[in-house]
Amino acid sequence: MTAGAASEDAVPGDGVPAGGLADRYELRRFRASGSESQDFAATAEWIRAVNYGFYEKALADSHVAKTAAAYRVDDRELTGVYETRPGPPGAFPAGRPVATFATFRKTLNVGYGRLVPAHLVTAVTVRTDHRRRGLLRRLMGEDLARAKADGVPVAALTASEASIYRRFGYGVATHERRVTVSTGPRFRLAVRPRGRVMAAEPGAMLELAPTIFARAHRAVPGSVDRQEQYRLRAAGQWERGSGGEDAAVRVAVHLAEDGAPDGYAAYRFRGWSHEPATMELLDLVAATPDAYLGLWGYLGSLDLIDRVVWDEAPADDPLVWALEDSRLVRAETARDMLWLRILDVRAALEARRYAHDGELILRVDDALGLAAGRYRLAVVDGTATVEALGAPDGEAQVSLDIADLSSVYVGGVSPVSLLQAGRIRTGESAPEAALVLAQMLAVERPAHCLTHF
Ligand SMILES: CC(=O)SCCNC(=O)CCNC(=O)[C@H](O)C(C)(C)COP(=O)(O)OP(=O)(O)OC[C@H]1O[C@@H](n2cnc3c(N)ncnc32)[C@H](O)[C@@H]1OP(=O)(O)O
Repeated sequence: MTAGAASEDAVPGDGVPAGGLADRYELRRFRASGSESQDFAATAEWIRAVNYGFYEKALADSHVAKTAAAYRVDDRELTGVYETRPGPPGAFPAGRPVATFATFRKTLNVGYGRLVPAHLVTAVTVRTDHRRRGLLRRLMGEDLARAKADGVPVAALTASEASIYRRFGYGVATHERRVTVSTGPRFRLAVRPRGRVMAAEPGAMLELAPTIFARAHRAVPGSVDRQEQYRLRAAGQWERGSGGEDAAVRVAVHLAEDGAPDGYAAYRFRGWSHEPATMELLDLVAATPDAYLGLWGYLGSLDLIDRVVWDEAPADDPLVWALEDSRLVRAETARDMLWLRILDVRAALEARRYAHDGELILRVDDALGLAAGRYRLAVVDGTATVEALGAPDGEAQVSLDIADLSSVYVGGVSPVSLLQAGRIRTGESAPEAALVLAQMLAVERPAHCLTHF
């Protein structure tokens, strides 16, 4: 669809104040276009609105064009909310949306190498002078209903604030943490990873990064496939602030014993004026434990460097266990990273493989009504059959909100923790049901998502 085409649905006006959303705003959906397209102006204005919504410096035209080109590769659907009446002098142009919302489709690893389609939500902004009028609620409600109608089992996002998305049924499924790793002579691994590390030309990452990521994506539960910007960043072609070249980027590639690349690290030096001497890890993707530890062994032994910092380290990090001195890793408290929102309980649960057989009746509440109900989850030989039992009243062994079912879905959050937090309730006849669910949902390695979107 293009801007201004048949998708110009007025936002429905039920439940809004008199003279509210329907009169004041118009909603348009369109596919991102590159600068070569005659529809580019709508995409460019939309990108500028996102930039404004996140309080960033206004973008140069070249940055807008590059962002649009990357969005085009991702095939993003952009939704904009526009004022229906022209503003007074000094207002932004009528073509600049007051609210933005983008989606694209990728896959999510739900454990044991299984990939399911996921509806990714991103770039959600409402302009400062249009906030708290219900625009996000309207955009999210419509979007989730459309994704469900399309048959996508799960939606996902990464959040700017942890207080916004639970009300829409999203739950935290993976965590990450910022680590500072002291390097130099004290940095010694207790194990010897197989394979070797090669310093590589950053430009090679345009091809290598997606290939290596595809392998890692299949290996790690909770992983979400990546958007175009990642390979450009690893190749030094997308500096975060400017969107331009990043001449500071360096790259190391891990080669397995057979010579196949199975991991990479992209990093940059903070400069000699910065003490202690710091290497900033931009990205570390590893398809195997040997690649992960091999790359850390390389980073930990860089001469003249005192420490490596990484914002996106796994919450359960093998490096800590592999070091002779685990205190070399100083970590901040884990932050929420991937948020999931199951849209279709049966499709989502049947897509998974299970670590233990068993049978449970689940009662799922859902304020948006998309996935509410009672369900029988029966697992035989690791394969689930899910039967919908109707409305969410009546007996259940586990009762939980759709946000909590989404949290435990890829095995990165334990139902036992949510039971202790009072989020999950178990039936009187089955007090151990949260533990049974935890055993069923266990995955082959700690869940982690390395893709911010
Ligand atoms: C996936 C992503 O892109 S994450 C990025 C989110 N965007 C940002 O952080 C940019 C800055 N913030 C904004 O642009 C806006 O404030 C938004 C998008 C967060 C909210 O948009 P609004 O149109 O103001 O939200 P809306 O009025 O529809 O509120 C919906 C509900 O969320 C609540 N809410 C909205 N913003 C927040 C917040 N920052 N913290 C907690 N609750 C919030 C509202 O109180 C309301 O609650 P209720 O309906 O349950 O009573």
